[in-house]
Amino acid sequence: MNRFRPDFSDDPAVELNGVSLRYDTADDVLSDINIRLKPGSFTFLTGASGAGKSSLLKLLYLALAPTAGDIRLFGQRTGMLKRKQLSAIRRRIGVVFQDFRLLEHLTAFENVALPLRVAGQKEAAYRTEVVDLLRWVGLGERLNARPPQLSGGEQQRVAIARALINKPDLLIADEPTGNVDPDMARRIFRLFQELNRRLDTTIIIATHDMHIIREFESPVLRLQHGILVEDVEFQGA
Ligand SMILES: Nc1ncnc2c1ncn2[C@@H]1O[C@H](COP(=O)(O)OP(=O)(O)OP(=O)(O)O)[C@@H](O)[C@H]1O
Repeated sequence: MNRFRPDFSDDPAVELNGVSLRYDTADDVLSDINIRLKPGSFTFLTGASGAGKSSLLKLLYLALAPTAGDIRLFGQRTGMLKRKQLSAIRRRIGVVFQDFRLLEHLTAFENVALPLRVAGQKEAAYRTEVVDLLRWVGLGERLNARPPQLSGGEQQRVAIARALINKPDLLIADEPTGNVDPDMARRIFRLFQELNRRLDTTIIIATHDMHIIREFESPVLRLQHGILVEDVEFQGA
């Protein structure tokens, strides 16, 4: 018997339907959020401090589960998945944080290689890939430096390389340029843009930086007290 096989190629990479989130407090921190991000899209997420940006991103990288509504990643409804399937989805997601979260006793090379080492790969198999990625972020000369010897912008670029080593389909960045100067911020956003254009990686970045948002002309989601509001001023193509 021929089984019907639906074509999922047009599934959004990220889809949130009626998603709400409440911590152990009385009120919703996120309320009835509806989002669809196409594969290969580049989206900014903005809003005042406390509006719920980090909480929304945590839902997307599966660090939290919604109190109501459903989240689909790559066409799969995450609330229905078993632990193994969730791990497989997590491997398709790269995350970059404002505070880098590098291991201080490891070199730049070792930090980037860590996800592969943990997955049981041998250095001979991944060495070239890790070096190429560190070169791409402009750190080809700093492979053996440890985080305390690197500037904030250099540490963030190591963190970006680490988030990309598994070739994620979705890259989530939470205020990735909050701890670097404006020139470095622009450089980092250009790396994200190049990644999006060259590899079609779906990217969502939370940022307060309106200069960057204006300059990059990508669609903007804006949160206000946990509610998504239209952002006519910054809506790009
Ligand atoms: N673990 C938690 N337990 C209870 N409340 C929380 C928790 N994490 C965040 N909150 C609350 O949820 C709301 C949204 O916080 P969130 O960190 O998502 O906002 P944000 O927009 O990312 O803010 P910022 O720009 O300052 O990082 C805030 O009122 C915050 O105090």
